[in-house]
Amino acid sequence: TGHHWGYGKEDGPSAWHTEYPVAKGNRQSPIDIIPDEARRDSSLGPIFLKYDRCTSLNIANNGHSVVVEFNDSDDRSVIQGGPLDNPYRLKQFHFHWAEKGCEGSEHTVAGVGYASELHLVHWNAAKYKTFEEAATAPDGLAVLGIFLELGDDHRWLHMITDALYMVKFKGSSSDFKGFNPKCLLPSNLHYWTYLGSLTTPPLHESVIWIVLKEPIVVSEKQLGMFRLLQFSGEEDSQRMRMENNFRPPQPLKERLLRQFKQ
Ligand SMILES: CCc1cc2c(cc1OS(N)(=O)=O)CC[C@@H]1[C@@H]2CC[C@]2(C)[C@@H](O)CC[C@@H]12
Ligand SMILES: [Zn+2]
Repeated sequence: TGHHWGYGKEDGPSAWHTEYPVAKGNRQSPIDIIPDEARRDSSLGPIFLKYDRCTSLNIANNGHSVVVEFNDSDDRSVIQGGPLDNPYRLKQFHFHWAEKGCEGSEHTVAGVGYASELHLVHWNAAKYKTFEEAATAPDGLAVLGIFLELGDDHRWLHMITDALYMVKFKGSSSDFKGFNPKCLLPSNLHYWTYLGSLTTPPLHESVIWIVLKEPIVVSEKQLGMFRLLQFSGEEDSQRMRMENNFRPPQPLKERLLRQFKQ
């Protein structure tokens, strides 16, 4: 059922436009961020992440990435400030990565990619009734992008990598309680922001992107654990290692890229 898209030669990003024409739209993501072209804007303030009362629910393999979902039945965990007119509720987070030794982030900075990219996904519950509805609205979603660069072990990422064996195959999920993504944030929240889209089909142009300038550091060993995951289901005849699940940068077109702080 539905269209089958992926990250391979035949079904990958360069083919998505056939089923999803918006792939060639005017506010597609990711983009190549050119710091010198990012405009300062006095109306842009700091962002605030109010995650203290967040409630993680489960970790799952959706066949495209590994996703940790949160209870979004009230405003217990929100992002606010910055380019946002009201608080957006934390819904889930997931990652994008490559194969060993390659750059797997979606956004690039002056043409250079990072090893991986974490997306913390929030939705505008003040304006829309459901996440699905918000995902089709121009101001429906706010995704906080955080770059991962290779270095020492990240002291808290093991809480996620230790759970990956439970969601090896597409369609698997497992309880994942008590995880607060605050532990995955870098020391400062200076950011770039622009209007964009989902980076996977259906590529809805519904995302206010907030990309942090400072990466977090994880080890090659930790990142390698993500490659134990499979795109394929347990019953599928051929095994497909989950890697290179990133879309390359798309044209900026007429968009303005803004920044908060140096
Ligand atoms: C922003 C995070 C997000 C949300 C969604 C997708 C992909 C996403 O990752 S990303 N990399 O941040 O763009 C693809 C599937 C989409 C979903 C948003 C909600 C839907 C559009 C559902 O209504 C049906 C398919 C869903
Ligand atoms: Zn993503």
